[in-house]
Amino acid sequence: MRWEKAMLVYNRKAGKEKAGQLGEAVEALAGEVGELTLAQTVEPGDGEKICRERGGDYDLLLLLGGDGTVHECINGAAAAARAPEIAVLPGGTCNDFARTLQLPMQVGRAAEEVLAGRVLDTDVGTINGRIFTNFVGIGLITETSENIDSEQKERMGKLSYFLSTLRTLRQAEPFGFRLTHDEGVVDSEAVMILAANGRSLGTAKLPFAGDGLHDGMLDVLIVREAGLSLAWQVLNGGDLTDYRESGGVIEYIRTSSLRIETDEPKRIDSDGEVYLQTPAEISVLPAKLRFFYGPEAAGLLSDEPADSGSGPGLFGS
Ligand SMILES: Nc1ncnc2c1ncn2[C@@H]1O[C@H](COP(=O)(O)OP(=O)(O)OP(=O)(O)O)[C@@H](O)[C@H]1O
Repeated sequence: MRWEKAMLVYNRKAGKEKAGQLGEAVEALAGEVGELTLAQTVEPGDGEKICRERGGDYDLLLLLGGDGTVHECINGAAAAARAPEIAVLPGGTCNDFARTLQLPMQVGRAAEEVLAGRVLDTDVGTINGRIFTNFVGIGLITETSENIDSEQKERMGKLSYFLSTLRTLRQAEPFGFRLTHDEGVVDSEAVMILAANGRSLGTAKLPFAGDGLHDGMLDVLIVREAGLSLAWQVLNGGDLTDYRESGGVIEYIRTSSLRIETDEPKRIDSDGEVYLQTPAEISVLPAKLRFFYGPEAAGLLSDEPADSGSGPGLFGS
């Protein structure tokens, strides 16, 4: 028996209706878990409460849901006296953090990866005392998350994220900000600021080097113009090389912490959940929580130091 006690927290409302996910997860894990507790979230906030109050009682915590569920649950689990090992089972719509962990997108297969035991100390971010796994942002990204039409999301899944983005693009107003990072200060206007720990946004791969989860750093994009094709490319993980040279339309900063002040308080998007506002104090908590990874992450387990940004991504060289 690999784990004495495990708890599987699941959000039935996450993602599109996919019958059998819970059964797949239990089936895959039952043989290796002595006592498996199932805890269902009944309303927003439950995942955090369950994980805060009981997470420390388990060796293994399984989170079945999307990025919002993961966001809630890790905020609870990180506060537990002894944080358990955490497995994300992608039952949401975008599942961006599960993508960063390079997990298969089927719940049963992701659960099987837990048995492979690729568990690693992993960076998370902190913003105004809350934890995020994948990203925080202000401006366009917040409007994108808030404009998602839930019916459309239900029907179309990941595509809805981008359709929603296109709708908000036409309304993006620049805001004034001051951003203080490890090596300086930027005083300017932008339509979006994004600080990423993970590597996926709205299912698209972000154009940064490395896996982002073992470098103690955040990758920050300041986007100054909301040209349709430009923002599309940013959010779609496209090739930004041209824009890198384009007179500062997009500025890229790598930093371990940052402070963002804005002219007016701006709402903040944390892992797709919008409930904080600026000013924002943001930093990395290196190797804070232990997460399970997919097969592609095998290289990270070797004796070689983890990739700290020198990989093939656009901004790596
Ligand atoms: N029982 C519940 N009823 C309604 N909402 C819930 C319930 N449990 C959790 N929630 C809320 O559901 C929201 C959406 O969940 P989640 O983000 O996991 O799924 P998703 O939006 O489909 O996936 P993703 O964020 O990966 O696109 C979260 O904000 C969470 O607080």
